Amino acid sequence: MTGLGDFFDDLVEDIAAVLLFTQDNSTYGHFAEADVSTVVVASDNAVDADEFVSLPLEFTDVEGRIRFGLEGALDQEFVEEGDDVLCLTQSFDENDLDTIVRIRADEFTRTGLYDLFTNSRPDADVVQDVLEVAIELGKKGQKGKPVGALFVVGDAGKVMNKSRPLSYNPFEKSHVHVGDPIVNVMLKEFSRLDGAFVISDGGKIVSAYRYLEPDAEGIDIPKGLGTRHMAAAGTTRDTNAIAVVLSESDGMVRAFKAGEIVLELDPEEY
Ligand SMILES: Nc1ncnc2c1ncn2[C@@H]1O[C@H](COP(=O)(O)OP(=O)(O)OP(=O)(O)O)[C@@H](O)[C@H]1O
Ligand SMILES: [Mn+2]
Repeated sequence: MTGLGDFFDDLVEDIAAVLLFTQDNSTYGHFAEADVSTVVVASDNAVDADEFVSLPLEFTDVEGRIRFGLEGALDQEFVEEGDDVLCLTQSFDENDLDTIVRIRADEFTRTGLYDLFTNSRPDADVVQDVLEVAIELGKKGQKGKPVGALFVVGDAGKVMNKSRPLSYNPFEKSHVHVGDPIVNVMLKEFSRLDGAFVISDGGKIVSAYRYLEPDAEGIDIPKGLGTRHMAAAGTTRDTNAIAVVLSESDGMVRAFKAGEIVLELDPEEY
């Protein structure tokens, strides 16, 4: 015995739920039998849990992952604002539940990240595909040089109305979708040139080379971000689109919704 029993008893005392960041069946089995509600947070609901939060990205930072899981659990009303929750997740080895965090559900200010995927106009998997393209582009750049890119996703008709072409549209008569294997190559190629990609709710690439013309009035984004980020913020405020921006200058990927930055990640960490 370690004599640490009381300490660990306190850690689990009065928790309202366990957030389990794994799809491992035998681990889930233990928790399903215990007298506490268990929310599975994972990319798939392989264990067929009643309470499940779909994790659309591999969050490399534990805090971001927990935050996402909590926002999802709150949104689906598996937990309530004042609840204490125990999170079991991985820090050092992606296959090992090596980390226990006890946290109050409202301890974080909501980032809107969960909302970006689940309550947005475009399909969640489309948002996910676009983020992946941006991350990949950010990692590799174009022929070793950093590139920037701007993807506007969803509400494409309105976005097209609030923008104009900078050049011929290579996607004019095509039917390509983000997530198609060939698309990564095409998007990389076209991202060398100016303007934004416009993508439909369902993931069809509607246009490249669009110059966005939102109303710049009242847009409040961090200093140091330039016109590409301004255009992303403005367009997502004026339409129901979301936007994903890869910055050429600082290499970060940022997602915008309703005029605000809701996600900021470093492609090098993915
Ligand atoms: N309104 C717009 N619509 C579409 N694309 C735009 C718009 N404004 C800027 N861009 C694109 O962004 C590119 C970079 O512009 P700028 O440097 O001002 O943006 P930024 O926010 O600083 O982005 P980065 O961090 O990548 O430099 C431009 O060359 C252009 O291709
Ligand atoms: Mn710039």
